[in-house]
Amino acid sequence: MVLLNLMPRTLDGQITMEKTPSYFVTKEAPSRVCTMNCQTKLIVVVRDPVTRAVSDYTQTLTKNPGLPSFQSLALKNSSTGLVDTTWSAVRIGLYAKHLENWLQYFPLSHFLFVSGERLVSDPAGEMGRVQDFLGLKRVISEKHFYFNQTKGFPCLKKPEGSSRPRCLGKSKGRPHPQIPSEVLQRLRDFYRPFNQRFYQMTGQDFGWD
Ligand SMILES: Nc1ncnc2c1ncn2[C@@H]1O[C@H](COP(=O)(O)OS(=O)(=O)O)[C@@H](OP(=O)(O)O)[C@H]1O
Repeated sequence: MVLLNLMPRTLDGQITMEKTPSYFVTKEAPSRVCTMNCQTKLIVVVRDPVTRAVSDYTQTLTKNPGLPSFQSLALKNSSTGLVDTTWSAVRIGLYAKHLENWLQYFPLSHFLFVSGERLVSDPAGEMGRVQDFLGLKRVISEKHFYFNQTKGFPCLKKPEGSSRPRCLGKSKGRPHPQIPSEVLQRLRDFYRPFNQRFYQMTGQDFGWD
């Protein structure tokens, strides 16, 4: 978190942005960010916690191909179906719990929750919300994106300083391994009350259930 103290000075007319996925789930982060600047605006991208857990597992699997199966890590015991909340891939998806911690320091109005699903199905729409939230003119719009059939994701038609289209790298949008449907169902059931609480807290229904 030393990085926060090394943030560049922000001049009039500038916005300084910093992105670290682990802030949202780090207990000490809200108090530290507030100590630095309690007016900070916070953008959180959230996706279905079940898909998120599989995505997280897929990422670890590429670094460590000898990893045990998803189900053996996600469930404490396959016969009882008890979910292992100590596994970070599961714990990170408990969005309501993490948000509760942040709300002790920041009001809800400081947050923008971006839907990870809509970022794929309607990138311009979600980016419109981001620009409005930051008080920026809507510069990024539909015309900046196209859907790349090979990648299976939206890509930028022409990023700044380049004349060629640009998709995100190979590590974004990887195929996920097949997980037994009963394991996914168990996780869906497990997350449902936490998702409902998260919808209530944010006033947004992300449609994961
Ligand atoms: N346009 C576009 N192109 C490619 N991928 C996209 C895009 N928009 C969203 N996504 C989704 O982003 C997921 C990876 O983001 P992460 O949050 O895991 O990235 S990070 O490592 O935490 O920075 C990645 O997850 P996986 O599909 O599991 O790889 C994608 O589903």
